[in-house]
Amino acid sequence: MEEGNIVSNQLDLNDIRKEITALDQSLLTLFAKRRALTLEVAKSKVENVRPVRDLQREQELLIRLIKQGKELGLDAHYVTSVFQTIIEDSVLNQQAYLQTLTNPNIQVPRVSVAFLGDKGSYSYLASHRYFSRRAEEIIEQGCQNFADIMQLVEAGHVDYGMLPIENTSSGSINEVYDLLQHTNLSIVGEITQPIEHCLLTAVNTSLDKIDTIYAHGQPFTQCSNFLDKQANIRIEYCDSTADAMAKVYELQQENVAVIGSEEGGKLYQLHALEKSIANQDENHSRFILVARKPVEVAQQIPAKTTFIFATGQKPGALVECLLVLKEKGINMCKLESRPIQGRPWEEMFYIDVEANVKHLAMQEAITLLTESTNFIKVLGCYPVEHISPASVPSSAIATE
Ligand SMILES: O=C(O)C(=O)C[C@]1(C(=O)O)C=C[C@@H](O)C=C1
Repeated sequence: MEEGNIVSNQLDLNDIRKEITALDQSLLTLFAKRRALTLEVAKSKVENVRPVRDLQREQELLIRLIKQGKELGLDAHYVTSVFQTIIEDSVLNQQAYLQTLTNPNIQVPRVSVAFLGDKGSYSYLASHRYFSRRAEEIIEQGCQNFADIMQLVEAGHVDYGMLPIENTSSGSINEVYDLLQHTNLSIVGEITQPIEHCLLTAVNTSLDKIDTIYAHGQPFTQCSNFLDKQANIRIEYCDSTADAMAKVYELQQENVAVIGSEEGGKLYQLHALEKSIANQDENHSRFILVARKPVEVAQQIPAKTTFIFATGQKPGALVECLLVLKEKGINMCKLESRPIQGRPWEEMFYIDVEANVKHLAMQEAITLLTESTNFIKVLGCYPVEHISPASVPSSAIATE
């Protein structure tokens, strides 16, 4: 009797799952249809020279969907997060399309990319995410350090180099900034990758059995609070997260673990023993993509320009430069300084601004800055990849 019940329940479950599978398939078809329509929108925006982003349209769309969702019993946060993801994809896809129109030479099906570490490193994941909309095939070139990545691109052995430049928890990556001072490569893109550190193991085990943790220096810094709480743990530094994962996979021991992403760990058959172990819940790394030739950014896309300059030791020299940006109405989104090798106490300043280098205000600013600095160089102008979702008024979210 009981067995019969189990069989009939399982049949029900199978039937329900079949229905879910069919629904998921329909959803995918609809997502693809929506994506195709947004490309049509992008084409019309090229003709009418309108910006890709229309925050008012996004807000109206979200408010309407939240209302309709509530009528169907779907909560506002769920609807908002699903459609914000859909809109983000739509914007990034339109941007990628406009970039290929503006730079016909970069539209190639195969690209080669150098990045830190091997399969599974955060740089590997960032490279794959970046090119998922832009290329059909990626030829991967894992490297042991940032200098090797630059050299491979400079020498023409690979098309691109993916480099982490800053992290929301551990700050700027000085080594990359220093390499940018001495290269002729251009920054042609950026991508922000969520960093979701987990403690990964190769075999089933428990936290109290772990006595050795393998990881790259950056994840260690970013997970210091979690690590401080673990008594008697030996830390083994590795050149990259991927190296650390490969090591733990090779060992197949219950006393060793590695800090890395769950997604990357899957490539080494590792599973998460502890999730979200970073000091900050919101942990993101921004990566830059470098290439031998600069790109042009389509007018319809928000652009960022990165440049470096040195002022010498004149009092107020930096303020003078920043006032130029203010005067031209250019928003600075990052300012970093690094020592100049061989010139003690002199600094190289790195600035990111929200502006297209082709625009008149930016050209005028560069002319003025050239007059008031000892050295200035534009490192690149590239599309802003971080899509902040349109805000939804709390009244739309609130449940009556
Ligand atoms: O309607 C547009 O203008 C679109 O580009 C489409 C879309 C969307 O995916 O819904 C995407 C970006 C805009 O910010 C607004 C809406």
